[in-house]
Amino acid sequence: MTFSDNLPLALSQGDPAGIGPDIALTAWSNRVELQLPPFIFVGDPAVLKVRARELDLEVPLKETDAEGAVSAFGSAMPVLPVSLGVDVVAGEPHVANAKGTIAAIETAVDLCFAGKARAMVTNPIAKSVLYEAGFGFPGHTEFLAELARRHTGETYRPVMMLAGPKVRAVPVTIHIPIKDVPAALTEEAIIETCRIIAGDLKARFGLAHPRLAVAGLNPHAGESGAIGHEDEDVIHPAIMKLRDEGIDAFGPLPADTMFHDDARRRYDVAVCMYHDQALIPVKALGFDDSVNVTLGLPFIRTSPDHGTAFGIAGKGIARADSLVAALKLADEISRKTEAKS
Ligand SMILES: NC(=O)C1=CN([C@@H]2O[C@H](COP(=O)(O)OP(=O)(O)OC[C@H]3O[C@@H](n4cnc5c(N)ncnc54)[C@H](O)[C@@H]3O)[C@@H](O)[C@H]2O)C=CC1
Ligand SMILES: NCC(=O)COP(=O)(O)O
Repeated sequence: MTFSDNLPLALSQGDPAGIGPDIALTAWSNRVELQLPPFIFVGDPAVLKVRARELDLEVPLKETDAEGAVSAFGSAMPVLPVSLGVDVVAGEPHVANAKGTIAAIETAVDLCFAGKARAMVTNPIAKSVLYEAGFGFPGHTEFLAELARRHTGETYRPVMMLAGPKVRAVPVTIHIPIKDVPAALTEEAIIETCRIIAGDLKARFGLAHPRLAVAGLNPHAGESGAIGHEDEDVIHPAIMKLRDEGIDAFGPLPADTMFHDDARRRYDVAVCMYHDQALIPVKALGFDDSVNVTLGLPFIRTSPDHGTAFGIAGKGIARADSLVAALKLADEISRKTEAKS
């Protein structure tokens, strides 16, 4: 048994009114057949108790610190309590839940830095609810980089990658309005993003020579400049510089033809210019088994690919597959990373 076999994954609660509690309870209930790696739920046990009743699931909870999680996992769902201090109604998001949602994320990160968790897995948050409470980050991705900075004093460029069995894709720009994408797409942004992708696919995913297919921005990758200039003026020069550094990046490729079966065999990751260009193919090809991974951080973070799904919270129909895939991927990456170090 290695040291890390004694460490759980830290699973943050996410928005308590969303399906995070449902899928955590469902995953734990099926832990044996799914061969789940042990996790500790970081959140409010009161929410879990009520949700388990609503879902008609018998889930004993064990309030514990991270040290007690692995031994408890077989017989009870380990919970590191982070109290919300308010009643939560499934499917009814409320700004009063935001403080506890954020505290659960911070606590899970603290566990990673303290060497008490092998990696963190986040349940979905509703961005608009957190924004209403004054949260100053577009999502987990950027918030986790800030938390890492607070721990280490160093700055990080976090990169969002969606990974499924059929395709991996990264959006260079993430949660910004589509009208702001062209201005945000600089050579520097593309180069830095690709460097992080290439480095992490080697170090964390075991790909010796990752192949990066870079999408164009405009239809037909700009049609030689006739339909937009960014493909020729920004994306192509960035690719040339990356190739000079020895990174196997190629493109810009027309985005509409780079995701069919045959095209996907030619690369390990699609580097896309904006959120939907990357996330639509990933979710269309594998909504249930794709995972959101943050690259470029000093700790491992994965997440299901879906959101809070308020409309189905507490109804017993939320599928836990993507969370299960996220737990397994965090486990796998942490073992690969440990084996190397
Ligand atoms: N990692 C994160 O924290 C993420 C958070 N979000 C947030 O989630 C909120 C809702 O976003 P939406 O665009 O509605 O996406 P969503 O993924 O929550 O829901 C989209 C559709 O898929 C269904 N669905 C989602 N997960 C499911 C599951 N596990 N089992 C069965 N059906 C499922 C929902 O019922 C809905 O019909 C937003 O506030 C967004 O910010 C969205 C994506 C990721
Ligand atoms: N659409 C993906 C998403 O919203 C996930 O964002 P993050 O919370 O992982 O930054």
